[in-house]
Amino acid sequence: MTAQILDGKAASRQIKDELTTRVATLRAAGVTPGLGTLLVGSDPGSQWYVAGKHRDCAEVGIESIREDLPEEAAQEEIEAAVRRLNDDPRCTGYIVQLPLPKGIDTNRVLELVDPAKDADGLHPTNLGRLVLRTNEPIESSLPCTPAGIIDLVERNGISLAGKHVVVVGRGTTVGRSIGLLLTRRAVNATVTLTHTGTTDLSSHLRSADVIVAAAGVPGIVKAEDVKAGAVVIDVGVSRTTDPETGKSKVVGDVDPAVAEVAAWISPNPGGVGPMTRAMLLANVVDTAERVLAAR
Ligand SMILES: Nc1nc(=O)c2c([nH]1)NC[C@@H]1CN(c3ccc(C(=O)N[C@@H](CCC(=O)O)C(=O)O)cc3)C=[N+]21
Repeated sequence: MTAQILDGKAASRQIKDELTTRVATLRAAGVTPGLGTLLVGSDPGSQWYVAGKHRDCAEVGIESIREDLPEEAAQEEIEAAVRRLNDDPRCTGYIVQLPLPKGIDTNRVLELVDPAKDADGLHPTNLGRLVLRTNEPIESSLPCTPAGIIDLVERNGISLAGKHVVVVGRGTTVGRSIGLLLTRRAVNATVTLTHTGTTDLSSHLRSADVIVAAAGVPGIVKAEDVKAGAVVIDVGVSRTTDPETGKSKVVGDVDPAVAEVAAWISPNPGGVGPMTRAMLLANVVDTAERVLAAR
């Protein structure tokens, strides 16, 4: 038996359809959602991600606002661009594309973002709300990748309540923040957070009902460490050159043989990536709905 697919592309299409309706309602009420992006430098990967976000926006009727700065931009210029986005009423939510160039104090930049416009859900105020509000709605953006993972699982009819979720990786955008979402009363999972300092990762993985692999280490989750019937989410994005075609391709954290043991697996690409993008759009629509409600 091979695992069923958690199809992020199909789910993101559904979410975008739902958002298209909400955007039309907002526009009719006089509020147009607008996503801002701040991109510094010319890294082709980052350029590609940002372009993709604006394509997604066009699909659902969200307006796009871009701030593009050269690689050499000084800290002050980047901070000035953040202030412009904070002050621009057309921009209801925005992201600072990461990573920023070397020598830039990223945390200082991120802390300048107006928490009400934080579309990534990574501002300290919004992460703090996630810590403080266990039982009630957050009323600010959720981190996109964690929110997308939970939505992808639940949309496929899998309940996380009472399940043991083992997270591999302690990065800010996924590993550290997903536990805060998973342990909210509305989701009710039990979480183990593992990382490079963990002794005997295998024994943790073997007890997992759900594995979230977000270490950025290709193949760190192997078939022999996965319980039969587990749900496995592959968040890893490493790049390698395909020896056959010579082209660059994405490799995840999950060994392909895991598909023979797990009950459900998220493909990569086609799993978590599209969900992350859909959640960004959802955050922007949410911010615009709060703008309307505050009128
Ligand atoms: N402030 C900020 N917010 C982010 O959300 C953010 C960021 N910075 N920096 C970079 C990472 C990376 N990231 C991805 C989003 C979608 C796909 C995605 O849709 N991937 C497709 C295709 C991948 C491919 O084939 O190259 C897929 O998984 O199917 C991938 C990666 C968001 N990031």
